[in-house]
Amino acid sequence: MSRIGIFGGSFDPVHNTHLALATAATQHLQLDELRWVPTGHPWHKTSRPADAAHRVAMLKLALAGQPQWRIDELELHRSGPSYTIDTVRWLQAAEPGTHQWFLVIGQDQYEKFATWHGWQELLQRVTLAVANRAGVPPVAPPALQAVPHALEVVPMPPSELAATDIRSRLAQGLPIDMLVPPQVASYIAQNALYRK
Ligand SMILES: Nc1ncnc2c1ncn2[C@@H]1O[C@H](COP(=O)(O)OP(=O)(O)OP(=O)(O)O)[C@@H](O)[C@H]1O
Ligand SMILES: O=C(O)c1ccc[n+]([C@@H]2O[C@H](COP(=O)([O-])O)[C@@H](O)[C@H]2O)c1
Repeated sequence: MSRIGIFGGSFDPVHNTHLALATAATQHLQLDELRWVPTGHPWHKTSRPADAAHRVAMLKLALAGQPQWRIDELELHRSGPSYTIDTVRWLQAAEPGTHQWFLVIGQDQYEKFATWHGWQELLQRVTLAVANRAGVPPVAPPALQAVPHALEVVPMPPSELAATDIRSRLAQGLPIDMLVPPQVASYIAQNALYRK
């Protein structure tokens, strides 16, 4: 039986806190694999992310040398809104058996979980692995308190970093070197991403 984590996000761009969260989840949950799933069409966000090709290229640079981590582009090849329930159904159907599946999310997404498409079915299919965000510990929102679900708390140092801040710094011409891996910073500079 494998322990498989699914870590979805816009990764626009991938940043150091994503990597810290993925590292903490991989170690704490003793994952055999962590699948990074870049979002295709984030229906829940108001702005469109950068081209998928750029987001994937940056993920490849950031994840190099981590044998347990891989990028799964399935949401990028699917039309329509990117619902995690569709992703989980597809992954589990492709690998039936006794794997244990973990969905890795931050506290901000746990708080909003009852707005997710098919969230009740998701709770039956995965263990939620929730990390604190900006030091806010995982607390079940009211809708989830009434529904028994498997939960793991992923311990990690608090971080207020968000990709939004990185995009905003770049638009203002400010440095981002301490916020993303050096290879990602170089890629952003070479491709003039997120400039005004
Ligand atoms: N600082 C953080 N602390 C804990 N979890 C985080 C943090 N930043 C992102 N995450 C988690 O990583 C996952 C992917 O997030 P996402 O790619 O949207 O990053 P983001 O930095 O929040 O981006 P944006 O600012 O564009 O919304 C989500 O589950 C989110 O909760
Ligand atoms: O399936 C949904 O309805 C749903 C609603 C909100 C967020 N998600 C997923 O949660 C992951 C993290 O979202 P975000 O906004 O923090 O990038 C990403 O994979 C999203 O597709 C999924």
